[in-house]
Amino acid sequence: MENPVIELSGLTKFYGSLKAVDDLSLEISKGEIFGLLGPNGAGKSTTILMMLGLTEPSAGQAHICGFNATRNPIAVKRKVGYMPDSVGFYGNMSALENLVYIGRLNGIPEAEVRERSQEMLEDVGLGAAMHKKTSAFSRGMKQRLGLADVLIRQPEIIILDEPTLGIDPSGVKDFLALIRQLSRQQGLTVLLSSHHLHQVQQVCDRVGIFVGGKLLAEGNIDTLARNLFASEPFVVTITVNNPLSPELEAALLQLEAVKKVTVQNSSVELSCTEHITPDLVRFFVQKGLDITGVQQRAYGLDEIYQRYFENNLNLDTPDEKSSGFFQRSFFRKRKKQ
Ligand SMILES: Nc1ncnc2c1ncn2[C@@H]1O[C@H](COP(=O)(O)OP(=O)(O)OP(=O)(O)O)[C@@H](O)[C@H]1O
Repeated sequence: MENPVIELSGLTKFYGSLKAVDDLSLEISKGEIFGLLGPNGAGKSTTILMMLGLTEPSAGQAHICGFNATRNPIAVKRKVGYMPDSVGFYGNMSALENLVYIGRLNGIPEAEVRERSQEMLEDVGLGAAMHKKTSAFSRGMKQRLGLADVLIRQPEIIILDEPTLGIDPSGVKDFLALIRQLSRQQGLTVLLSSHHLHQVQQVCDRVGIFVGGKLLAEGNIDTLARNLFASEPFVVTITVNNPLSPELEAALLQLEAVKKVTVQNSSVELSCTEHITPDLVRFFVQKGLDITGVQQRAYGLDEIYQRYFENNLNLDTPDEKSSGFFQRSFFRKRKKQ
């Protein structure tokens, strides 16, 4: 990989007999937005703590900008800005006062600290609210201020642990767009931990699917989809007015590229080894069927997840900490289907 700024090799962490992180190797390059994606208890936070040098790995190493996180945590701290899932500020102080205070604590010269804080608040979209007390801030505004707090230290890497927790959908969209914009403008490397797959899909260049301490897969969405759905990468759904007879279904399966046919009411889903949508449409028309819709599917994270979980989910994994998209009951239900 070109210019990796995060290098994890064989990273492992035991809590007693529980292997929270299991032999994790991963490289993230400069300027990349990487999504560490997994259910509660997957080991995301433990991985982040090891990367920050806040907990020692049982085995393996984390190098951040070339520094070993365990042996040189101070150097790592200078390079990395970490935003936890919940950020606290002095409620009786304004956003600007809070940020100036943080800037001073981080050694920003007095002559610069106020101007830099103001600029940073503009950057994160809090320009109009900089004189407002933070006790009156919404959760989304606090997250933006949290981002300003991280950025004012001028890190090379930012690590965001569940950054959109508790923000409403439009706030989430704006916040993720802001992260992307800042990363692109400033060449910032971003590691974003989340269990909200749709959000991660929106903003990340690459994702790692992390379950039970193990990295099950990593890559961009297209690569993951191609690897997982290699045998039947093209799915076409054709909607017809007339019911499909068993004979026609059998005839479709005779076509060389068609591997699977699923009929549900008026829609016919065809999983194919090649892109043969025009041939399929011709076939339907020739058989006298009235087509009312044709849809080609691109695989998203939903399908990718589902596949990995169908194959890999260890239902005996301890820890049922909190609810969320990934709640295990959801997957149990899906597995039974
Ligand atoms: N200090 C600790 N002592 C013992 N076990 C721990 C400790 N911290 C985490 N664990 C366990 O390690 C596993 C991984 O936890 P971790 O918090 O890293 O997961 P996570 O993916 O960040 O989950 P979440 O999304 O819920 O924050 C879990 O089974 C958890 O219970």
